Amino acid sequence: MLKVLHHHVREGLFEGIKRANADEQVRAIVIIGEGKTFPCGADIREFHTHASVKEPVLTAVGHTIENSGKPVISAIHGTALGGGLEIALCCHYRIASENARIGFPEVLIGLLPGAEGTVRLPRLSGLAFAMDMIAFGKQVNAKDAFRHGILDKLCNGNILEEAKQFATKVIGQPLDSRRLSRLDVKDAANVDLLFEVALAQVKRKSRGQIAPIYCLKSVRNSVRMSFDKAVEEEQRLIMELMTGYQSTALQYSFFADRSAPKWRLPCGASVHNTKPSRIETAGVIGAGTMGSGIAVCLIRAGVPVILVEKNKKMLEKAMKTISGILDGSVKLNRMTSEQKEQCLAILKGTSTLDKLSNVDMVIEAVYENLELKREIFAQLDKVCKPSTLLCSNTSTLDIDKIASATNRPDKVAGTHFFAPAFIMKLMENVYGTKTSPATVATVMEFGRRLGKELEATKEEIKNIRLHLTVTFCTIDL
Ligand SMILES: CC(C)(COP(=O)(O)OP(=O)(O)OC[C@H]1O[C@@H](n2cnc3c(N)ncnc32)[C@H](O)[C@@H]1OP(=O)(O)O)[C@@H](O)C(=O)NCCC(=O)NCCSC(=O)C[C@@H](O)CCCCCCCCCCCCC(=O)O
Repeated sequence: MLKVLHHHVREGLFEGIKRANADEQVRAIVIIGEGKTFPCGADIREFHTHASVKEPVLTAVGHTIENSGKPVISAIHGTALGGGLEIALCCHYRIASENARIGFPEVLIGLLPGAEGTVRLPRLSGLAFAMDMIAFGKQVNAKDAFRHGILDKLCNGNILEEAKQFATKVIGQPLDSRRLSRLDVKDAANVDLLFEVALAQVKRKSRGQIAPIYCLKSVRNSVRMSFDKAVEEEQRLIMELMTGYQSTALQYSFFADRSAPKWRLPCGASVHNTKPSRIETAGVIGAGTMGSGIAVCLIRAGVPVILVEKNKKMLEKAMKTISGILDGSVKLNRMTSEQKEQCLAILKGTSTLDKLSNVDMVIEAVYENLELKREIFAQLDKVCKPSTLLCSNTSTLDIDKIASATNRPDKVAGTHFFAPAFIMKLMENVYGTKTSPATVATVMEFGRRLGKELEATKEEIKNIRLHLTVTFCTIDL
């Protein structure tokens, strides 16, 4: 685990600063991360637990640092992110290895830098840079950070040694001008203009997301309000975000993205010892909202699709809908007209299952009726080549019961997309008792190709289904 600011790390820092201040022998204090990095933020796993609010909270640690009567220098190597950077901003000086990076990624998990980061950074870097870093979650390298006044020195040798040398030079220097809470915000005169420009950008790039807007508001408050009032408002905003559904989803997604590539089944099969097959062509059964959306996901990823719908009128309508969805992507500059045509060229519609004889995978997306699905799977089993994977988009039905209608239960799995499938990145891969590891590996790999970020877990997933074992996940908000 990377260094995160768990409760015991906060406590250690808090006590350490107090001890150093009480010790007459100590004339300056250096904060440095042990091992590979400076802290990369608050512990996201700790949110919503008692530990996250247990004293000393991050702001209390920050105040102790800033109010220290002895100079405190943060010596940054690796990454100083989120709460880690907020701690650094409370220090009187910041030095960093040339290859270090700093940033406020909170917005990417639906939050804002809620330990006074939105109020301190603009006082150091200026508003424009702070808005850019905070509202877009941008990380910057040490050289850029130095150029924007966030760092006081770049180091290319041993960071601790350089920090100690730096400390000897600043001992005895007045500290008030180094306490960011006492300074004014730079380029404050342009606040309204900068806010409007950044807001327009945020609305375009992070459509529908609340956190980037709150980030901007909070940075704007750093100009419009006193330090203390802006901090109070920042607290209110982060709490609102913290208890909202967007941050819950994004934090779930953060961990899901990281655990998916490490999937492992109870039998010992895992991403490391199971080879996926390549899906070159696919069939989708059912041209309703789900089937059409799934077809869009596949053709956009360059996978030729045969869309099967026995109702010819519905099929015709679906083909038009799909073309319309792609037109929407062209309008939003997410694809060119040429790419749209390429997508449509690999989509074929048909009303009979026998056209699926040669595809590598079928995704069934008819309505939730076990008998109907079993009937379709029994037919597919006869029609499709032996290696074809037969997948169901079911959200509630038992994969084993569907698989038992075939003679290839090892090649049956659930691939549950969420509506609208071409927008939502959440995709669950449900395996039954007989699904083979190779099938799981192939479906996982396929999900990745579709741009679905993945999670692999053998835990039950609350709110989804108790027998879920492998989940591809992320929600595109
Ligand atoms: C740091 C990275 C760039 C490293 O990337 P790399 O690719 O090297 O490694 P991985 O990404 O694979 O990560 C390795 C490992 O570490 C885990 N991990 C990483 N970061 C965190 C983290 N911050 N917390 C927990 N775990 C983390 C990761 O999951 C991997 O674990 P695994 O088991 O899979 O090995 C990269 O990791 C990265 O970008 N990390 C994200 C950094 C980030 O987002 N930082 C910001 C965190 S949020 C923050 O700092 C908030 C602060 O601004 C303010 C806090 C105010 C306090 C608020 C109080 C809360 C009150 C809540 C009450 C709510 C009310 C209620 O009860 O409801």
